Amino acid sequence: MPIKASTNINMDRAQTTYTYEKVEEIAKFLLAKPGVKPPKIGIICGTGLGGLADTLVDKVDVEYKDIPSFPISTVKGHAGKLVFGNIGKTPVVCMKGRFHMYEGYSMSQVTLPVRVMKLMGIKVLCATNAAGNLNKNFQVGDLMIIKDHIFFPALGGFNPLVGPNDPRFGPRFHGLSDLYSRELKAVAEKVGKELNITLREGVYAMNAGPSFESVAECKMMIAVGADVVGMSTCPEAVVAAHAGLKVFGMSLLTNDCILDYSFGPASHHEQVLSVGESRGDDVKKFFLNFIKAIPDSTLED
Ligand SMILES: O=P(O)(O)O[C@@H]1C[C@H](O)[C@@H](CO)O1
Ligand code: HPA
Repeated sequence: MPIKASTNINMDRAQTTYTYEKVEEIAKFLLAKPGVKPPKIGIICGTGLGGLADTLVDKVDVEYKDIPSFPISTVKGHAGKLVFGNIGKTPVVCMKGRFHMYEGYSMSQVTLPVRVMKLMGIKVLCATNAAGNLNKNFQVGDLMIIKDHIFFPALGGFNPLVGPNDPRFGPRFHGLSDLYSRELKAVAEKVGKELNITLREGVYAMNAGPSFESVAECKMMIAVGADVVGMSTCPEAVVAAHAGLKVFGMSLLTNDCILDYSFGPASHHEQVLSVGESRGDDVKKFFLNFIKAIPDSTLED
């Protein structure tokens, strides 16, 4: 008897897209929740970095599973909820958990929350992540402002903007030479100095994952100018910039990438979680002060 091919659920998920009307419906659903104020800033919390969301004042939590058409988090270290609240006088929304390409989600699913947050009113997107260190001058535990990125999946055709373009989301063609806001980078540098927190600056490379990089891949990434490597952030940054948002990105260096064959097999996820835990307080302290230092004019239309 011939073997029947089974339905590939991942392939179904990988093709999911959202119309403007659907994104608008989700935004309206969230804005109608009691206690939710239209946020000015969206913050994506990377692996193990969700603690920032717990510090918001006048919090309203909405679980991803309770939001119509929203994906759910499947990765340890990503709680799976939106947390609305205030930092100082600024209403913000934190994603406590993001979606990754390696979970089987389509680029539209990975970036859906950015479009939802845009339609809820954000002007600035802050994306944090855990990343592996490739730069011999950096160390595990360092915080790095992302000054640019290398979006490897997009160079291979997995760009979230591939497909029909609805101009209500942004233009068909969009340049990325000023993707990470220089204005926000300057604010961050000033805040880092005031708090005496050392902030590195560098280039983030995205590997689709979930495999960590081979030794040869790490060497190739260093050769093309990457300082750190992770499995997220680039899709969200591109969709945010396409939508006219100002983007700020920060990596926590949770592990050194393996550049030596004598090292043996390594999977870094447990280390990622423990470094996230041990450096979480500085990440929180930085963002609480950074958000307060963003000028009001940056958050206006
Ligand atoms: O969501 P981020 O980019 O912070 O998560 C990183 C990449 C993988 O999801 C995971 C690997 O440990 O951490
Ligand atoms: N590689 C890719 N993604 C990561 C790493 C890494 O070494 N560490 C945390 N996220």
